[in-house]
This record gives sequence, C-alpha cells and structure tokens, in this order.
Amino acid sequence: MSQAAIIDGAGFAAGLRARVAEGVTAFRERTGRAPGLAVVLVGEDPASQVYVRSKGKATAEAGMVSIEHKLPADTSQDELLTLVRALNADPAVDGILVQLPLPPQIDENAVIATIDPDKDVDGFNPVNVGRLASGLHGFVPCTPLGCLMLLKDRLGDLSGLDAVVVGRSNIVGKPMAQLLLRESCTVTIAHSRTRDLPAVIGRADIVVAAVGRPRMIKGDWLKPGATVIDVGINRVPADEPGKTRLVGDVAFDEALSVAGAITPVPKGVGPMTIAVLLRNTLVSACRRDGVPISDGL
Ligand SMILES: Nc1nc(=O)c2c([nH]1)NC[C@@H]1CN(c3ccc(C(=O)N[C@@H](CCC(=O)O)C(=O)O)cc3)C=[N+]21
Repeated sequence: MSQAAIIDGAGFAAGLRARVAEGVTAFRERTGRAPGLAVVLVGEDPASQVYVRSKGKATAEAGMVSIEHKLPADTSQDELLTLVRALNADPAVDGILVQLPLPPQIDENAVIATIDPDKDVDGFNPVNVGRLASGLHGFVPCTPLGCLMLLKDRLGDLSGLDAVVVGRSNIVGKPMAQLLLRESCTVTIAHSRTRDLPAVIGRADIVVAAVGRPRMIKGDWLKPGATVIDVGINRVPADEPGKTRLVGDVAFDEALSVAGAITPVPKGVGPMTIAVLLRNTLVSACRRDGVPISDGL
C-alpha cells in the first residue's frame, strides 16, 4: 500500500524564520532600527497566553522587537481602541496583532477596523480583505498564506488543480479560497450545510481542512494522491487517562494510505502561522521604510 509523504510544516517554518532573520539583519543595517511587532492580549485565557508567549519568543529570535500589551479581562472597548490608535501612531510599531477571541463586551469587528491596514499583519482589516479579493498588495492572513507556501513547495504550479476548502471562516476558509483562486485553482468552499461532503472532497487534488472538528474528514473520502493541509488544532482525550493530545480535522492515520501528502498536527500548519506573522512584520517594516523586500519571503 502507498504511504503519503508527511509535510514538514515545522521544518519549513524554521527555514522561513531563518530567512526572515537574515532579512531583519539587512533591514537593521540599512535603517538603523529593528522591525517592531505589537501583540495585544485581553484577558487570561491560558491557550492565548501560550500563543502570545511563543510569538514573543519567535519575534525576539528573528531580531525584531516584541511589544506586548496585556490588558485585564474587563477592559472596555474604548480603552482597547485607544491603545490600538496609539500603536497606529507609534513609528516603532510595524505590525499590530490583537489576539482573538476578545471578551464579550468588545466588538471584534470594531477593533479590527481600527488597526491601520498598513500595520495589520494578521490581514483581518476589511481593507486587506478587499485588497486580497481585488488582487492588490496588502497583508494576507498568516495561516492561509502558510498553507499556500506549503502547497507550492510540494506541488509547484497549482494552476488548474481542483481545490476544496472545508470551512468558511474569515480567518482561514475565505482567505484560503481567495489565495487558491489567485493561483488559478478551481475552488470549492464546503461548509456545515454542504450536501454530500465526501463526494465534494473526493474530487479534490487539494483539500484544506479548517472546520475545527476532530478527525471529521475520513481517509476514504479522499481522492488517491490528494495533497491534504490540515489546519485543525483540536484537543482530545489521549489514550492515557487524564491526558489530552492535539489532533487535526482529518483522520490522519486513515488518510496516510490514500493521500499523496499530508500535514501532521502538531508540527504542520501551526508553526507556519507564527513564521508568516514574522514574515508579514518584516514586509511591513520594509514597505514603511521603502526598503526592497528580498526573495524567499
Ligand atoms: N489575532 C490573532 N492572530 C492569530 O494568528 C491567532 C489568534 N489571534 N488567536 C489564536 C490563534 C491560534 N494561533 C496559533 C498559532 C500557532 C500555533 C502552533 O504553533 N501550534 C503548534 C502546537 C502548539 C501546542 O502544542 O499547543 C503546532 O501546531 O505544531 C497554534 C495556533 C494563532 N492565532
């Protein structure tokens, strides 16, 4: 029986981070300053704290300045908007990331809309959403851009391939579909109301799974040889009582004997998200200071 190649997202991310670090060195020599990333965390959600800590560490390792703002869970929308406006105006800040989700008293859309589109390294501001849809330069959300990098590394030219994106979120599904369309794929967005999901997935050369349901996509739904990108990060009970582990949206063990290649969870898409965030921050700093952006980013 054939065995899928396992796509080394963590390894690719390490390479991208090394290229970003080189780009940061060149940027510092040219401008005398380091790119700055501001990360705003509201509240004490333990998972969010883990992500923010790993982002801060990765930012420093790339030679950039990490500016962390931790606000209490009862922060008002006005207070958060005031901070975002101050970061917009701060010349040392090239990228702004407000960790999502936000507490219920805060309107996420209002916060995202307030971030300067030219510092919006998450690519969530509607101006950047529109730029992506219109084929203009802007910031592309980190997770889908990371998925696209892995796909192009694996497959080269994606033109004409059938791609199915499972999930229609603003953060992953919709921008992923735009990126695949930009690469001239034939794109289908499937979601919870899709009829006969196995049949839709069975036509796809590329499957991007971003539904947030553990092991929902079964191995025998896949077209033999398909390339599978699993964006899901789901915590489930482990075999050992009382312990948990991370699994994706795809039944990985089943998919191994059908797919041509598949990303694992963990060490697949997740590390790419952080590496692309650093990449977007360097790109932002270069654009703001009129420094050319090097190849390989
Ligand atoms: N404004 C905003 N932008 C984000 O980009 C954003 C956010 N809010 N809120 C939370 C999510 C989540 N996220 C992850 C990044 C890296 C891993 C990652 O590296 N995961 C490791 C495993 C980590 C573990 O073991 O828990 C992996 O997949 O190998 C996961 C999740 C970014 N997010």
